[in-house]
This record gives sequence, C-alpha cells and structure tokens, in this order.
Amino acid sequence: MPSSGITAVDAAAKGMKLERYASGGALLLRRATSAKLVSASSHLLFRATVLATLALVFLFTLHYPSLLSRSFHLSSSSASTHPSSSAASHRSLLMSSSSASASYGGAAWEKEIRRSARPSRNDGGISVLVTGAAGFVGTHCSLALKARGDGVVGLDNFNSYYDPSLKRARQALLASRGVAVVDADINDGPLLEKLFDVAAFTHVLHLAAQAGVRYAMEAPQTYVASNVAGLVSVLEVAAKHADPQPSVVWASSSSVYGLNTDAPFSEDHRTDRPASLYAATKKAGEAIAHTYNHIYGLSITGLRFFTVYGPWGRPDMAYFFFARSIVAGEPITLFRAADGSDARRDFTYIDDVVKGCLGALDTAGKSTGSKSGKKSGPAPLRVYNLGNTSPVPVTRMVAILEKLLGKKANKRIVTMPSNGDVPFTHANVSHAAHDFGYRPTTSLEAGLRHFVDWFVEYYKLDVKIAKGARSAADKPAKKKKAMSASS
Ligand SMILES: O=C(O)[C@H]1O[C@H](OP(=O)(O)OP(=O)(O)OC[C@H]2O[C@@H](n3ccc(=O)[nH]c3=O)[C@H](O)[C@@H]2O)[C@H](O)[C@@H](O)[C@H]1O
Repeated sequence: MPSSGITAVDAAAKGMKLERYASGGALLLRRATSAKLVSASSHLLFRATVLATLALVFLFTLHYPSLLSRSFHLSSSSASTHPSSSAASHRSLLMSSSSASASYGGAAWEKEIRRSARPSRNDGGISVLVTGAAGFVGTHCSLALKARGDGVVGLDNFNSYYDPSLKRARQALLASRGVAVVDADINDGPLLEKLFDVAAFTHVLHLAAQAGVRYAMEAPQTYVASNVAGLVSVLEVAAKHADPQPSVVWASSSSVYGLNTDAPFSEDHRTDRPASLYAATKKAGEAIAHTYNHIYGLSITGLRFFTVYGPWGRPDMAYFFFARSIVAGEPITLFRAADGSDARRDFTYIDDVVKGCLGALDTAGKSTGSKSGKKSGPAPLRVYNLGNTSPVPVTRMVAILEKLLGKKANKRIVTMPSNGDVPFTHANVSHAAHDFGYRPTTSLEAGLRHFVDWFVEYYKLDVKIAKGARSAADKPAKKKKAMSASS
C-alpha cells in the first residue's frame, strides 16, 4: 500500500463528495469542482497503476525467486560462436551471453537448460548433467554425447587451478555445438536442485574434481572441498531431490592403487594404501559411492582413469608442460624411481577414455531409490579401470615429444621426491572390456601426435611438426598465444 496512507478508494470517495456539493451550487463552483474531480481522477489512475505494477512485480518474484536471490551464469548455445579456441572469440561469447536475458536464472535460462538437456536422437537418447564440463575429459565427453544425439548440460566453476582461458575456450567450443555450460560450483546444492527441477536428467557424469597428484601437498583443503564435499553434494541431490533418481558415473583415479605393487592393476587389488592426499580423496569417494548406493539405491559407476592425455588437455600434466618447456628451451625435471628405474605411466588417450565413459553411461543400469527414501531393491555399484594397458617410461614420452617438436629437451633427472608420486601404473581393463567393450586402440606415439598438432595450432606456434604429423592444410597462423599454464 502507498506510504501516504491515501488509498485510491479514498480518492474516489472524495471525488463523489465534491460532485454532491457542486450539484446544488453556482456554475463557478461546479467548474471548480469538476477541475478538482479531474485532478482526483488522475491521482486515482496514477495510484492504481502503481498498485498494479507492485502487484505484478510481487507475482513475478514469487514465480522467479532466482532473479532476486542468485544468478546462474550460462553460456548460451545459441551464441553463434565458431569453435575457435581464441580468447577473443571466447570473450565475445561471454559478453553476448551476459547481456542476453538467457544468461541468468529465470524463464529464458530455464528454457535454455531444457533445450540443451533434450536428446535429439530418434531412438530416445539420454539426458546427461556433466559436471566439470569445461575440463579436459568433460569437454570431450560432452561433445561426444551431443554428437550422438544425447542431451547435455554442463556445469563448471572455471577455477584458476590452471589457465581459465583454456576452460573458456573449451566452453566456447561446447556452445558452438549446442551444449550450455552453467558457471557454478558443485557444492552449490540449491543450484543442483534447481537444475534437476528444470531438466529430468537420466544420468550424471560427475567429472568435476581437484586433479593433480603433487599439488595436493600445496592445497590440501581444495581436494577435500571438491573431491569429498563436492561429490557428496552431487550424490545428495541425485539421491534425495532428483525424481526419478539418475544413474551416476564419476571419475575416480588410478592413483587409488597407491603403493600396490601387483601388476597390472586390477579392480580386485588393494586400494587402502594411497600415496597422496589426491588418491586418498578419490578412495574416499569410492567409499562414499558405496554408502549412497547402499542406502539410497543410487546406480553408481566409478571410473579409474590412468593419466589421460590429448588435445585440449590439462596444462598441469607433465606431457603438456614438458611440450611447453621444450618449445621455450626451458629445462624439464624427470623423476626416477628410488631403484634407479624410469617412472612409467599407462598413458591413456582421450578418445579411448571417452569411449569408456560413454560405455559406462550406456550400461549403468537404473537407480532403485526414490525421493521418499525408499529403494525397491539393490542398484548397480561398479568400478572400472580405464587405462591403456601398456605402461611407457616417462623418458620415452619425452623422446616422442622431442621428435614431434623437432627440438631436444633440456633434461634434469632427479630421484622421485616424496610428493605423492608412484613409480608406475599399469591397467588391467578386462572388466570394462567385458561389460561395455572398452578396448583402447591409441599408441602413445599416435596420441601425442594429435596432442602436438592441437598444441601448435592452439598456441599459434612457429613449430614445424615432424613429418607425417600434420597435413599442409593445418599450417598454424603466425600470431602467438600466451603459453603459461597459470596466466
Ligand atoms: O592417473 C591418474 O590417476 C592421475 O594421472 C595424472 O597424474 P600423473 O600420472 O602423476 O600425471 P603427470 O602429473 O602428468 O605425471 C606423469 C609422469 O611424469 C612424471 N613427472 C611429472 C612431473 C615432473 O616434473 N617430472 C616428472 O617426471 C611423474 O612422475 C609421472 O610419472 C593426473 O595428473 C592426475 O590428476 C590423475 O588423474
């Protein structure tokens, strides 16, 4: 109500009184009265308009409380951004999305989420919420799902663990293929609930995490926040809010094998001796998955990734920053195990891992619980290795990079520091092969060739890639892009 205390009803009553007085009086008085009446009417109209506006605002905020309480940033898939990785195209995407009404919570935002989540396949398809969608594996999986006609909505907090402009470039690529990415954190429970209210996701591909084995000594709390609290946040919403419950596939890690020396690593081997806090949080995640499966009937599949590499990769990983250092002529440090042997990794190419992720989604099986807390029976609880099955010495990885980049590395070899690293990894993938036909097919030579091809193109480097690595049509442009992993 207006603060003056004079209502539209009061004003109307006053006008009627004036009319009554004027009816028995002189013409002058009648004119004065009618002038007052006009004035009162216009006040009445003005106040009625204000009241109606206030009523509309009230009704609108009742329907769209998100407009007042929070704003969810979204990269609109309708932005006609070329899948260029340039920071410029990325900036324009952000600018256009932030000025568009579809960028924030509200009716247009919800419409955009629904559009992105909707499968386009004739045979149905699935609808997947991909957390960490602007990350390395998240981007590739989102593109692959979208390409085969599944619905995909991404979620990413674009943190600065490594160069956020690379994440933004991946986001631009996703937007160009029709995948919307919400700019928010997995620990934001109300946002996750809102997403499930808007779109009926059949699956969650939970890839958002704090990665990196050695960085865990520098920033331990971020591992707990993302890999433990964040996982719980996602599973809480999937178990107790989503209706029906989705099936969850999430990223565990080869690092859970820790000090295990039996090789190749099998899912049946011990995983109770993690060598790093990163590994411990992933192992904790597997225990947490068991709990949510047991109590709430959530279908949950954990995928133990083995040192995944490839185009659009993570600049914090050795193959990536070694390539950067080789090009820049800077020294690299190679770790050697305590027994003098080279460290070895079961490097796994991204396309193989994507096939594994999609296979896991397709065979996940349904959750059996419901919002009310009742489950109709046991739900699937699975864990799989996704590796390459052929460990390669890190020195060999460096030799391949040297050959592709046409330049020798300036190597410094030291004994592996006590920083959470393990001397070797080696996957047995027979379970994944049996259950969803997972068969890695990419050698490290072929995979690194694809990586270097992308790396040179993305950073606009004047590097002549070794023969056979690149077609003439892919010649890089001359303008250079900053290569810093943290800039
Ligand atoms: O499979 C996983 O679960 C993990 O894979 C990845 O960890 P890692 O296998 O340790 O990969 P990465 O750091 O590239 O080091 C590769 C090799 O280079 C050696 N290495 C490393 C750095 C260095 O300066 N020198 C060196 O020799 C190092 O000793 C190692 O032998 C992911 O980062 C992690 O998030 C997780 O997903």
